[in-house]
Amino acid sequence: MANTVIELDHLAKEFGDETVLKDINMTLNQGEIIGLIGPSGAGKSTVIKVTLGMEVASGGSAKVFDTVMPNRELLGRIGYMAQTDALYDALSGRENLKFYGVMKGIAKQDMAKEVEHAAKVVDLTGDLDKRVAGYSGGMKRRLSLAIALLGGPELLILDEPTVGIDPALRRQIWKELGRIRDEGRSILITTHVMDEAELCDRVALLLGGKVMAFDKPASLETQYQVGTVEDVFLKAEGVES
Ligand SMILES: Nc1ncnc2c1ncn2[C@@H]1O[C@H](COP(=O)(O)OP(=O)(O)OP(=O)(O)O)[C@@H](O)[C@H]1O
Repeated sequence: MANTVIELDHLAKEFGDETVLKDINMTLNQGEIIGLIGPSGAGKSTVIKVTLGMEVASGGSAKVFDTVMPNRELLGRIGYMAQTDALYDALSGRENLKFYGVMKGIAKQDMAKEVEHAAKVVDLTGDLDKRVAGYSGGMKRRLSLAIALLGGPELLILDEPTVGIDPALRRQIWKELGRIRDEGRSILITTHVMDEAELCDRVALLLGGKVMAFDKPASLETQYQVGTVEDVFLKAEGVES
């Protein structure tokens, strides 16, 4: 039996009178990439925030590494990339990476290698010494992703990591995500790009506060009798394609 890295059990979340998550049941196993898809406002970021303990669940539970969240110590084992970049504009890309590297407890002697590797994956090597204030939106996303990758965390939680990133680099990033998965590390990723959903081991479709479908892309396509995850998404939403 595979090791369970994330276990969401009857998870619910309300904001005031708005029920965003009604009943979320989902698991992420070790060495697996799970894609979380759903229309804008479906609650994908909320699932991530409750999983990380940044928001308190209204019902049910979120366990990471068999521990009920929130749990501060576990955060060191998780690389998180939020939807909004949390970068220091006045510092260079390299200084941002080093700052977060220190926060993650990366040893001094490993820092340069870690920074170099993470920057290479997102193609920022040549821009590392420029101030982040001068970065484009896409470059900031890439730097945020590099920060999440630092230190080789066992679990990566990435909220729309490839927004504003061109197709060639997106392919390179997915190659790296595949390599990370093949090393036995685990990834939870949200995306609006359906081509990326096809690259996940399993896809969870979030709709109406529930996980409407959760399976391998090919199995979902068979169940919904369509040819792509995009068509699964449209059919589940009740849109005629
Ligand atoms: N802190 C908050 N306070 C009040 N409402 C919130 C809060 N965070 C999220 N919401 C609401 O929860 C709903 C789901 O938001 P969420 O950001 O999780 O959706 P999403 O699926 O990630 O959307 P997108 O694809 O557009 O990023 C939205 O209606 C949003 O307004």
